This record gives sequence, C-alpha cells and structure tokens, in this order.
Amino acid sequence: MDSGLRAVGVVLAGGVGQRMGLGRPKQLATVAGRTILEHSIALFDGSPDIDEVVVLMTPGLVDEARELVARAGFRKVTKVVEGGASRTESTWRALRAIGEEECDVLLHDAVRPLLEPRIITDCVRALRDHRAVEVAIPSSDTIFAVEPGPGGETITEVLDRSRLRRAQTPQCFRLSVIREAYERALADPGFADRPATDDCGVVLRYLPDVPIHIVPGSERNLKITHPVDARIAAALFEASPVPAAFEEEALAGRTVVLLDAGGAGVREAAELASRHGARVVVLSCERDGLRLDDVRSVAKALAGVGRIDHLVLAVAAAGGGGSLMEAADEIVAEAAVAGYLGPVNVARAAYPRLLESGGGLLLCVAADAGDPLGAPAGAAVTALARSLAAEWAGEGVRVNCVTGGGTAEETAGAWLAVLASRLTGQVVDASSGPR
Ligand SMILES: Nc1ccn([C@@H]2O[C@H](COP(=O)(O)OP(=O)(O)OP(=O)(O)O)[C@@H](O)[C@H]2O)c(=O)n1
Ligand SMILES: C[C@](O)(CO)[C@H](O)COP(=O)(O)O
Repeated sequence: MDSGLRAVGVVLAGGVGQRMGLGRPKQLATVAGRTILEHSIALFDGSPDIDEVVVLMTPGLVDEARELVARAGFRKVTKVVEGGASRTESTWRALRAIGEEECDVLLHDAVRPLLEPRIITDCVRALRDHRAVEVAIPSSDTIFAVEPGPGGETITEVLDRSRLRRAQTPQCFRLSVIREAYERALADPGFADRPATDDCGVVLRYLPDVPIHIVPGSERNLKITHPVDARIAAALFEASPVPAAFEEEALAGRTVVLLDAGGAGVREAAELASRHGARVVVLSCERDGLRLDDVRSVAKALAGVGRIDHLVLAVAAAGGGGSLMEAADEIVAEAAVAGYLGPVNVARAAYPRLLESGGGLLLCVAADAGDPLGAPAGAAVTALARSLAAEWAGEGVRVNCVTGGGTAEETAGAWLAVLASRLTGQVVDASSGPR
C-alpha cells in the first residue's frame, strides 16, 4: 500500500502550560534562541517529507502565533487555528481545518521540540503501509499500577516492562481514520467523562480493528512539561548535534568569511563552502596582519569584504599543555586573546555587518589540552556564544559555537552545517557534530 498522499504536520500548541508555571504557555518560552513553538514548527516546515503545516494555538494568542510564523519565514504553514479546551479538542479542530481531502496527518506536541527529522521520515514512510502509526520508546523505569491507600498510594501491580512503551509524538494517521475515530468519540456521551490523553487512545477505543504500528522514537524527543524539562531541553540543544543534515541550498550565493586565527579546518571549510556555492573570503591574522586584541583592526579587515552572511572565527588552541607556573607570559596573553578578548572584539566588529545581512557568527574553539590556560579559554568562548545568542536573537543575528576535537574535515563539516542551520545558541562538538 503506497499512500502517495499529501502529508500534513499538525503542531498542537493549544495548551496553557499550567504544570510549567510560567504564567504564559510554555511553547512561547525561549530555548536555544528560539521559542519552543518555533523549534517544533521548524522541524516540520523543514522536512522534505511534509507538504503542509497546521498550527493550533492557545485561545487569545493566535495572532501572536501568526506573527511568529511570518517573522520566522516558515513556508509550509497554511493555517494557524485556535485550539480547544483539551488536547483532543485541539486535535479535532485541526482535523476540521485540514478539510475533507484524504491525506496523511502527523499530530505533534509543540512541546517536543527535540524530535529528530529521521522520525518524521520514518513516520511518513510507515504511513505507506499502515493507516495508524505511533512513535514510542521502551521504558527504562519499572512501572507500577497503584491505588489510593492509607496515607497515600500503594502498589497493586508491577507491570511487565517488556510489553510497555512510552508514547511520544508525532502520532500519525490517515485523515479518514482519525476523523472517523473522533466522530465516534464525540458521539459517545462517555468520552467526556473519560477523555483520552492522546490520539492513539481515541483510535484504539473507537476503531479497535485498526492496528497502530510503532515507529521507534528516541529519549531525546522529550515533552517539556515541568520546569526541569526545559532545563534538560536547553542542555540537549546546546550539547547535541544540530539535527539537520547539510542543507544543500543554504550556502549558495552567500558570503562566508573565515577569520583564520590559527584554528584547524579553515582550508577544508573554504573548499567545502565553495563546493556548496558560497563566496568564501579568508582573512588571516598571520598573512593580513589582523590583530584580534584590537577591535579596530578587526573592523577594518571586515570593512573590506562587502556583504557578510556568515563569519567564522577559528582560533588556535590556547595554552600549551604545560603547568600554569611554567607558562611563558606571552602564552598567558595569547590564551586571554584566544579565549576572551579576540572573540569579544570579533563579535563587536561583526555585529553591525551581520545585522545588515541577518546572518550568523560562529565562534570556534580549538581543541585544547585541558590545561589551566586552555580549558577556561574554551569555556569562555562557549559562554560568550550562548550569551550573545540570547542578546541578539531578537535582531535575527545568530551565534553558535563549535568545539574542537574532530579531524579538520569533521571540524569544517560541523562549522558549515551549523552555519547552514537556522539555529542559534548551539554549542556543538565537532567530533560528534552535525554532518
Ligand atoms: N487544549 C490543549 C492542550 C494541550 N495542547 C497541546 O498538547 C501538547 C501536550 O500537552 P501538555 O504538555 O499537557 O501541555 P499543556 O496542556 O500546555 O500543559 P499543562 O497540562 O501543564 O497545562 C502541548 O504542545 C500543548 O500545547 C493543545 O494543543 N491544546
Ligand atoms: C500525547 C502525549 O504526549 C503522549 O505521551 C501525552 O499523552 C500528552 O499528555 P499531556 O498531559 O497532554 O501532556
């Protein structure tokens, strides 16, 4: 069975986020330089397997969501619709907004912004052979059934963990299937008394003959429900690879300036960016006499370049692997420039130029020996990237950071994949980073 149907991603953002306790829906909170809602929409908008995106938004915030969609430049979002009082009501409103024509529908919690693109692909593929598809993972915790007991709860059963799966999203269906399940649910007076917490629950209850096929999810695809989840999500965004593979088109016609301050990977990045159609300008501290400890020197060098879409600062490893007390004065001074003064000066000089082009800055940390000079320098650069990303997110200037450790080719690949992505506030390890 090959559905060959239009695939519609539905981003359910109609909730109020009571358990999060922000006083505002959690999907509008910012993580890694973007709202959680934007991260989630971007996953579907950027997926080659998705044709259209429909967003369900909390009542009273629909206009804000529409503005956000317009500002972010999402191209596949066709509708932003007011959500209902419960998750299932929001789903039902989404189904009505999609219309009558048969299609595949992928219903996703807006508050799962860390979904990997491969899961979307796997779901769309699975829908060729199955009319209902769910993303789930095994449980690493033992799960109990409980009942109220004296002074609290008591365990009544230890469930067989090998048969249990934790439900994630997207939950995916042929439109006619999920629509029929909901029509039956809404006609059942008992549905309101025992509402479903997910869409598979509605299908299983009202169309029990439709098998729901499982696609493996991932631990990373967490649902931001409580405050601690937002902190975990922020850490995952910062530490783990940007999910998007290299976007073929993203660098074409763009100007990439590689500021070579002795970091590895500059030559490889120049070749790779050129192959992807970018105009590449390499400014070298050694060859061009550019001084990172002098903001005017950096600004002067950038002034000669014209439009700058992406600027990469590749610094040499700070420190020398020796003890602090043995380090020569010039090694200490170089570490301070590589780890702090240089990136700050480059950021200050680059900001007005990147503002003009709505572009991005990438700060690259060379692998260091983990010594008392190198380690703090690396930490300072990553902290600067995160902090600038938050400060400049409103202006559309992105700041990311790639840390060293990979081969020159891996490092260059990681740089360019980060540049090509639309993310900000990323700290990516080149040795396991994006490809
Ligand atoms: N009326 C609702 C309720 C929830 N959702 C969406 O369903 C997803 C999962 O819901 P949940 O984590 O429970 O979000 P909230 O309902 O906002 O949280 P809470 O229950 O703590 O208020 C979220 O993306 C949420 O926005 C929805 O579209 N419409
Ligand atoms: C759909 C879901 O995310 C699957 O785990 C979950 O059931 C949503 O529950 P919530 O209480 O609406 O967050």
